[in-house]
Amino acid sequence: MSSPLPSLPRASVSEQARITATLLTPTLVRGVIVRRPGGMAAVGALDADRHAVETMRRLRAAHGPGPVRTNLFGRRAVLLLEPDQVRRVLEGTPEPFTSANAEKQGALSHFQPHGVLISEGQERQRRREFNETALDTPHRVHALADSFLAVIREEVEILDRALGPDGELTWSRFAPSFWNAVRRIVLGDAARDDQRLTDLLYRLRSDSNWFYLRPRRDRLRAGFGERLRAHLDRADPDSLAGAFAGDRAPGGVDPAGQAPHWLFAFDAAVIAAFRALALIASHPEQAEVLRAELDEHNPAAPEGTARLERLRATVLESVRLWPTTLAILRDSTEATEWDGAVVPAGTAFVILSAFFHRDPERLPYADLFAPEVWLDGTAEEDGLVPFSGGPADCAGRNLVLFTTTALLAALLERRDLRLVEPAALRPDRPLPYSLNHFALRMATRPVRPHGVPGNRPSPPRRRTDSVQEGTTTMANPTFIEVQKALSGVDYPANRDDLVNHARGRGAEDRVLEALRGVADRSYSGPDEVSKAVSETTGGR
Ligand code: HEM
Repeated sequence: MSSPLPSLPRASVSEQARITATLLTPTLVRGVIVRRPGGMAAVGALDADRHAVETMRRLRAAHGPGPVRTNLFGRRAVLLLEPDQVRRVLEGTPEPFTSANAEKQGALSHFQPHGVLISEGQERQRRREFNETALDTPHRVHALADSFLAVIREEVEILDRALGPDGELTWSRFAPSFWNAVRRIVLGDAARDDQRLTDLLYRLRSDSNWFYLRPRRDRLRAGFGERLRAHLDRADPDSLAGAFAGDRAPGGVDPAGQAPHWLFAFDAAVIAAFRALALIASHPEQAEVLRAELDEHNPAAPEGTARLERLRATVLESVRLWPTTLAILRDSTEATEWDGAVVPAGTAFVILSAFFHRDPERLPYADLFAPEVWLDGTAEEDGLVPFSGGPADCAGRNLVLFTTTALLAALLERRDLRLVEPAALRPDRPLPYSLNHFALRMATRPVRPHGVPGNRPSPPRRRTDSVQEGTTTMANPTFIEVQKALSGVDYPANRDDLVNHARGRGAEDRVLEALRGVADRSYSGPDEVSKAVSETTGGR
């Protein structure tokens, strides 16, 4: 008679209770998909992720480094304890470890039932391909980076003006400003003020926090879909939406099925960027190094932004220290073997990001702000996975890092920052495991007095001023229109070069008119031209 197959060590009743109290409950309290301010405050006050990491360390001490069997919302699950196990599961996606895990399907089907993350088989492959093309996944500089950068710098300029001489930067000031940029990047300029679209998505996403427990709200979803479709149909060529207008989508994938994920996922980018800013604002020495990097490269150009390695690493540190994806989940599609033990198909595999990023037994830098680990190969060696890994890793990683780096650069060029809240975030103390982004407060002041031009003044943008005044009619070309018309100019360029280039790109008459109005001299870059255009057309 053959002996039964060995199974993985199993969490005891008391360990299971601790897993529920320190891993599952805080995750539900703060919100799996939409972070709740009250939940974040509670989790932050209790430094809940510290307890989660502690639970994982205890499991390892009790059962050794092999995976441990547990229970996730009433079904069989395995907690991974070693980076090699994480690599195996992520590299083994989608077979035998599918990313279309049951809990994720329950959560995401509320607002992105066709999202790649919960797709399977051929459909997953086509949708992944579509995402990779639209998001320009392999490249640090997206094909539309010129436009994205201009949008970001413009929105930062507006934020800077709104802050005034000594304004305090809070979540309620920072997030709407970044969201204006996000809607323009994803859907085009005309979506900038469509706050309602983001609100509808927010309501659908809030339902996701309840998985299958809350019924799908079809009318709400239809309303969101209609609004989204209108933006996608306009297909602004300088936005992600424009990349696949009409029948240009590869493999017949409907962009309306994928764009909700982009909007949803930018939420994490906004949070990550604000926390990165808090790191900078609380670490003056590191801030100095970052400022030196800004002086060395030109953040007003996409290639310059891409060279801001340390600032990029600061965003990576933000998502290492405080992962926005709390757990990466996979379900096994077949029985898998782990050190001689067999785990049946249909088991959930859980990668608790905070544990792998903040394990003090493995990582000497666990509780420090250590951007260098992203620059010298350490992060890769140590198996840090804020953007997941393997064939279903984050398809927007490069785009996120570009946009957040650009945003931070533009802010640092304009503002000195000092963290006011929370006081616990400081270089001489271990960093907290949980950071409530809603409660961050930073004192700011202009790097130079208002009105005094810096080395790389961001060009003003008249259209946004008129949008703020409640009208969308404009006599003068927008900053984006000018940038678009001048994309690809060889600098230095004089006035005739500029006009001819813009005409060659099919620029509208008012753009040509504006360019004809600038002084006839040699221009060294697009910012200088935009500034000249703005001066001649009376822009502020
Ligand atoms: C700080 C910001 C972000 C972080 C930390 C992040 C992280 C992640 C992680 C961990 C996953 C894997 C999730 C899983 O396997 O369960 C993922 C998937 C994905 N992300 Fe992001 N993400 C961010 C922003 C974005 C943005 C802005 C976009 C698009 C504009 C994007 C596009 C995607 C896509 C398309 C997938 C699905 C990949 C697949 O299933 O093949 N992400 N992201």
